[in-house]
Amino acid sequence: MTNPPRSELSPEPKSSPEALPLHAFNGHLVLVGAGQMGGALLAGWLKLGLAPQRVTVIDPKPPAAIRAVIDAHGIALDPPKPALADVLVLAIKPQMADEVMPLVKHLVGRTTVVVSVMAGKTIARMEQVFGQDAAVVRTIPNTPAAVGRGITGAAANRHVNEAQRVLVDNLLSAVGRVEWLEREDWIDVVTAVSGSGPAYVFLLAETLARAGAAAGLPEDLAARLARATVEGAGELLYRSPAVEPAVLRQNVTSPNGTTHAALQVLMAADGIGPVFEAAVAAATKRSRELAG
Ligand SMILES: NC(=O)C1=CN([C@@H]2O[C@H](COP(=O)(O)OP(=O)(O)OC[C@H]3O[C@@H](n4cnc5c(N)ncnc54)[C@H](OP(=O)(O)O)[C@@H]3O)[C@@H](O)[C@H]2O)C=CC1
Ligand SMILES: O=C(O)[C@@H]1CCC=N1
Repeated sequence: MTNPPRSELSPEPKSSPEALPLHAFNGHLVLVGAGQMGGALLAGWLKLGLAPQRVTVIDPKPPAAIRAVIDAHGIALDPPKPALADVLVLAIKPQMADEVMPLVKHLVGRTTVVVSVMAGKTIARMEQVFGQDAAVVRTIPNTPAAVGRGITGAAANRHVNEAQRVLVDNLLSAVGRVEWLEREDWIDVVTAVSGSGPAYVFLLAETLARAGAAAGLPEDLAARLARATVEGAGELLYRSPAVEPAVLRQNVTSPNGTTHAALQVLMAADGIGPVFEAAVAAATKRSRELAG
């Protein structure tokens, strides 16, 4: 079979058709926790034009790469008396949430929207800390947000007004796509699929490289082949929005050829399907545990 006809390939699709530049944001965004996820969001927002003077970062020790971004843009880091936030983004580890949320409660006023990216932590828990009438959006983004190619699942409580919802949608869609969820409890599964998902893809690149080396290639060559394959397959998928992944897979699979031989192993009853089901179930369970 052949690849999708060229006319079906989208040459340079935008990461999100709804993505708006963030130059117009004239409020105050406070980012609490500038680690891997918070840093990825910050990098994406700055790229889309968020004015650095609109941002305050609270993090006692951001990783060096993110600290460099903060310093290069002159972003306020741990100021002694930050102003009230219009948007308070919680990107600390869920295990630290109960300790850290009360420390930033004073930055939340009547018009603030609290946006959590923390796995597990429920809207109810955040309402306990920030007030029963606080506007809260619980989200799970993923780290491809750093290059504008993230996907975020988001659920809002009933106190989030339309303007806040649009603002949060703009922030999230600036760094990728956004799926607003009808039910908050879906977020645990969203976490398992797309929040953690990039790790599964990177593991695929690692595992494929190791398998190539085990089959006789020099390690560095196998690593280059595996990496380029994951990059290229992702890009092909991205540029083929009208083509199902299964069709792209079939396009690689010549009748009774090499791919067919490999897929018989991967798609066997004890192949990758049940392994992924178990992995997603384990991550979902862990997300629910982190609620407590
Ligand atoms: N990584 C990912 O792909 C995703 C992560 N998430 C969620 O994002 C959140 C952060 O995860 P991740 O970025 O991976 O974790 P990181 O540990 O990389 O980031 C958390 C950051 O918070 C800092 N921190 C520690 N104490 C405080 C404090 N008192 N005030 C402010 N900041 C503090 C940490 O510093 P230090 O390291 O010194 O403790 C660190 O820089 C988690 O809740 C996670 O569930 C959601 C989706 C995807
Ligand atoms: O591993 C974690 O718990 C976080 C949430 C999703 C991705 N990273």
